[in-house]
Amino acid sequence: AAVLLANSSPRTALRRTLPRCWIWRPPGPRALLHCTHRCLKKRKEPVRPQGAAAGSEDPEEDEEDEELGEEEDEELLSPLPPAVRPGETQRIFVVHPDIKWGPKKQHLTTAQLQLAEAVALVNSLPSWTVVDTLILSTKTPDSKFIFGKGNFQTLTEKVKGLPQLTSVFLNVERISAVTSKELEEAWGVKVFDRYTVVLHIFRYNARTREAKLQIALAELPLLRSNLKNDLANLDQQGGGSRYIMGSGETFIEVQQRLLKEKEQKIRKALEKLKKKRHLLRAQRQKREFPIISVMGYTNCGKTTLIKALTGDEGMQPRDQLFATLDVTAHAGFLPSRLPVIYVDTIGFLSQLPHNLIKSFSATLEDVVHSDVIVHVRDISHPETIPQKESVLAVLNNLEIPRCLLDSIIEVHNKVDLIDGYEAMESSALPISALLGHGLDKLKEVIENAVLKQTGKQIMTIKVDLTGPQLSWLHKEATVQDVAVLPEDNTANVKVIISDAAYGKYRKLFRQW
Ligand SMILES: Nc1nc2c(ncn2[C@@H]2O[C@H](COP(=O)(O)OP(=O)(O)OP(=O)(O)O)[C@@H](O)[C@H]2O)c(=O)[nH]1
Ligand SMILES: [Mg+2]
Repeated sequence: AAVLLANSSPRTALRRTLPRCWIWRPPGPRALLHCTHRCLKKRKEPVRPQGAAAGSEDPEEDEEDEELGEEEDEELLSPLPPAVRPGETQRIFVVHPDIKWGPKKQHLTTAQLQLAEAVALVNSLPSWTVVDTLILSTKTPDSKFIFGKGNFQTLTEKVKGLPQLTSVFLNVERISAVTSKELEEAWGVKVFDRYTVVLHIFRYNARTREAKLQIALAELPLLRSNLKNDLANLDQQGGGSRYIMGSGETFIEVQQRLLKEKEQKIRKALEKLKKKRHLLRAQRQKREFPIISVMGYTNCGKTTLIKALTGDEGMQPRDQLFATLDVTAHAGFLPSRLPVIYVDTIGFLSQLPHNLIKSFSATLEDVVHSDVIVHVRDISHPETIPQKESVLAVLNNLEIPRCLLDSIIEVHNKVDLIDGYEAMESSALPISALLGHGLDKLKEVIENAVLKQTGKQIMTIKVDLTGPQLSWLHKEATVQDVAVLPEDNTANVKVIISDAAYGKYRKLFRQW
């Protein structure tokens, strides 16, 4: 049992006891203890080797208002939970429960296609391989073991018969911590659901601080349910509800409080980043660069398309689910030389757990403020129709203004993969982002939409070259062409100008 220290503040007492907790703790989320240790350590204090004396500083001094620096990031983003360690090889058996009826039955797709997506998710991670797959029907997806008795027996035999298996991926949105523990005990291997697999991919692909913080936030429910599981374990051993002397809190209460504190810190850090993003957006809007958000199901070709439209060589499209996790902006020009910003966004996935969507909707917030949305579809994908449905469902939940939703430009990408492609929907634009087909037409359509949405127009204005008009137009509008008429020192200037700027121009230079 933990050695408890009297006469010290609760946090100090806990910190001193923690190294011993490593020894007696039952198997479970050890990482949570890691979290405890880190959260309790004083911010500027070096990480203490296990078992070393903790010193006498009072960690209560931790100020809430301190700036979140690199060290704090390290604390918030500490590798939790170690469902699998980064780079650890996983040999996975992918099992798709085919739900026969009820609200969870999928109508727009088939079990084979859903299994194929689950396999693609696993293959997105370099050190994960699929050793076998199985579709198994169930009438009771909400029951303890997900399957009926007979099918569960069949599955268990199959799992036991697969050599060197490290884990089973049950292709359901979420398995409760209790069920997952029982399944792990029955099969002797790790059990993943969509939530954990997608989280792992996110972790693997996250590059920026914001993406990493969002993932840390999305992991908290997982930690909470593990904690519940732990509580059950500890109570069995009579330990969970025992008070840690001097603290007035039980071990579990301390863990819950620490998770809450962690959540608050992450939210605060994200809020700061959000403010920064708002500032950037305000700057972009001040300069009147129209913003075009490129959205769509994961792997449909969003990054490839923006790369083709902007010539931004730094962009890296990959044949992987969730290759892009951050919202990034890229400058490009429309046919009339109007400069615009293309925003690359995180891809969507059907049955993506709500927590994940919620934490990522912050990054999708920018979409609400864009001038035009381009919805890219992988038209060669067998599930292209259900994919469209799930993208539209998420978009509808993002509180996007109606006029923006109504003006979505739908693009059918990867037409090069379809022999004799024939347009399925007349309003959609067929393209191949990879081969550059159909992009001129797309740019034209985007331009028209941008002009309409931003209240701009293309017009030719006759200006006096001896006056300040031309330089004013250069500053306040986009000048496309200047045809000088030397005989009377004037020029015909072709401009893209907003209604407001044109009104100002007329007022200033009395042009009617
Ligand atoms: N054949 C073909 N392949 C394409 C086309 N567009 C994209 N791809 C391929 O599709 C894969 C995914 O492309 P990305 O641009 O990374 O897709 P994404 O939508 O950004 O994906 P996420 O960021 O993961 O959501 C890459 O292997 C691309 O080369 C296309 O027009 N034709
Ligand atoms: Mg991408």
